[in-house]
Amino acid sequence: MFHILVADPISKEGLDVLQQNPNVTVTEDTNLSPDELESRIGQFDGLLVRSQTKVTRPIIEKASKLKIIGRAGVGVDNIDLDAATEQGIIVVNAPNGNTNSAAEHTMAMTMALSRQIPQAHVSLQNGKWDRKKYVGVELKGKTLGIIGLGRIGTEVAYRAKGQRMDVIAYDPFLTEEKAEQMGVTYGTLEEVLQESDYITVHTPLLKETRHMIDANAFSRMKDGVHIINCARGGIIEEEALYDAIVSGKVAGAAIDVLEEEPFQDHKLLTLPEVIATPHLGASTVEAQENVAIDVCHDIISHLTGDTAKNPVNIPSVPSDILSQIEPYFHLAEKLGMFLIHLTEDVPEEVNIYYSGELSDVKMAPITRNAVKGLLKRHLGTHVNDVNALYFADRKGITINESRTSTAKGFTNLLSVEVKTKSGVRRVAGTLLNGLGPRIVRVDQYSVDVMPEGHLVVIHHQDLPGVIGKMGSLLSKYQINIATMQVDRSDIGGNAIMILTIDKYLEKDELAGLKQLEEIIDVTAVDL
Ligand SMILES: NC(=O)C1=CN([C@@H]2O[C@H](COP(=O)(O)OP(=O)(O)OC[C@H]3O[C@@H](n4cnc5c(N)ncnc54)[C@H](O)[C@@H]3O)[C@@H](O)[C@H]2O)C=CC1
Ligand SMILES: O=C(O)C(=O)COP(=O)(O)O
Repeated sequence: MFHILVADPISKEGLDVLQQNPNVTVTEDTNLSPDELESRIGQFDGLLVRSQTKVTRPIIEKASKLKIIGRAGVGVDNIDLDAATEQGIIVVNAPNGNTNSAAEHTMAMTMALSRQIPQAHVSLQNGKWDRKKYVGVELKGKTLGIIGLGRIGTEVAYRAKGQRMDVIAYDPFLTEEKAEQMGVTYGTLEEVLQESDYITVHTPLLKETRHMIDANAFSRMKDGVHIINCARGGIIEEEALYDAIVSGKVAGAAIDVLEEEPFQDHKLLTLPEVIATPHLGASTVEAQENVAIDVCHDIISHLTGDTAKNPVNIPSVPSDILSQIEPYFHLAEKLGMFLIHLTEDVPEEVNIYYSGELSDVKMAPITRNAVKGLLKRHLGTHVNDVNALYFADRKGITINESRTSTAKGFTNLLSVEVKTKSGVRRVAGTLLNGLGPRIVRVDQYSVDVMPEGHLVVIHHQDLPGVIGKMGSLLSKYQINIATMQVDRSDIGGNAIMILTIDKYLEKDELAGLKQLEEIIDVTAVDL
């Protein structure tokens, strides 16, 4: 049974997705203090939040059972992603469901700002009929500068063009070609700052975007510019915005988000040029249903062993590509696990070769599984495909991937090589059509071994009687041999024997096998 804590208000339609699953129990508690969340999180397998709950490192460190954090929305700046990744907790969001609502809210705020609608409304409520004071400005013919032309920025651009505005946009991933297709002027950040009558930000809050609109940025803008922030508090430096409004540089600002939320007492709200909403960009019936359903499906997928569609701390893989590569995840992990048993020294470099049919697949997810297999033996079962590369990096292990088209007689071949200070060990495997994964090479030897169960890898001299002696000794230990594979480098030279046996090989039994005089080395491998 999986226990999921819902810590922020989430649409019922999404919660139904969780509750209809017989293996899931849902606890809704949307009033937990940070301390309460920290003390209770250890009981849960999944945590579902919006932007309100701050999922900090101390909370994540107490989350001993937690496997997934679902964010019913886009921004994950309220979640300590590094801490989640270190703990092997996948973070998923719902990036598409609230795009329209956030774009519509941005336009509503832009228009309300231009026509001072909230101020006029309050004035009316106060018994005034002031038609002179609330003279607005038109949007038509004005230039809207969009910083961050992603999902929401793009939708805002289309809507602004509908208002007959000229749009100039800056985004590090925007090409001149794409801008032209969209009918948007391609600009640098500097050009957007200098040429816009209205500036709206639609970036995530990241180290690079925190305070990207500061006093210096304001000084480069047109006098009388209007500022809109329906993305994240912190992108605009609030003190600088306050000063720019007071000085008259900025004619007005529309704010849906500020650095500290809730923000009912903020100094910016004392300015008549500022209109604000309490982080309502995604607060529509439609958006809340969409994001809740999307994220809840992802939570169920992940907990039941399927792949989540919108992971944030590991790259997402489109479903058609996933169906092509998912069968290799198990093979990759087993190859990693097998190889680490043969590796005595500290791994310094791991090389993963993708051959044959595998030479044109998306490598990263398979690589993560191979690295997970390699690291699990020493770092424990909390290593998973979310944090495997993070741990490899932290241990100073370089991971390289390469493709080769030749697969030496196999349709697909995945080879994993570990370099240590004492040398290189390698193993290769394939997925046999209808028969599943097989280990087909160990160092220079060819074998055919199912990567399952209790294996014994024996390096020995190719001399008559060795196999018999090994068999007799194992029978003395009451150990049944299920399968055996043998290969050699040359007659009378070095050879390998890989046995699948029916039980775990005890330490003294392993020591006994090593005593045989033709034996170079014996390794017990449990997969
Ligand atoms: N107020 C609200 O209720 C809502 C706020 N949001 C916020 O809106 C923001 C954007 O969301 P989406 O459009 O869905 O995200 P997105 O990921 O589709 O777009 C973000 C864009 O920002 C660009 N970007 C990143 N760094 C940049 C930089 N330094 N300068 C310029 N552009 C940069 C990226 O290249 C990307 O194209 C997020 O912060 C999200 O949290 C989203 C939904 C509702
Ligand atoms: O999706 C986002 O990034 C949002 O900011 C919406 O936040 P919310 O879910 O309304 O708390």
